[in-house]
Amino acid sequence: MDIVYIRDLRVDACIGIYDWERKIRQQIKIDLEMGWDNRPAAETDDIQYTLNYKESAKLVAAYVQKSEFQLVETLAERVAELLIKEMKLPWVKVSLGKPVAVSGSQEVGVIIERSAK
Ligand SMILES: Nc1nc2c(c(=O)[nH]1)N=C([C@H](O)[C@@H](O)CO)CN2
Repeated sequence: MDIVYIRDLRVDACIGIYDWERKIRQQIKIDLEMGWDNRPAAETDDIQYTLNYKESAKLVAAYVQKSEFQLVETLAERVAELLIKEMKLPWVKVSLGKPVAVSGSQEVGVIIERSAK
């Protein structure tokens, strides 16, 4: 399987378990690896056969921006479900982190891989 990727997509969202986190918006950093067969696009040089990374990024950013989950686990799971359903992906790897959540660290978060059922 080939991969179409998006790295370092930054979106502000309401996320966290603490009271103070419910009152602010924090930056979320998202890396995506999305399974796709790139050969039809390469053979035809036609955007219609691609997994369009611009459309995928817009879809994820719009969703994350409106989300209000407590855990990064929940948000990552929902992003994976959204991409599998809307972009018809066979497989996706979602890395989702909070860059400023834990002092002394560069970033904390989760990495999940999910397949279409
Ligand atoms: N595995 C997780 N651990 C923690 C989470 C989380 O979403 N998943 N969240 C927090 C707090 O919201 C934290 O980010 C505030 O600094 C703590 N641990």
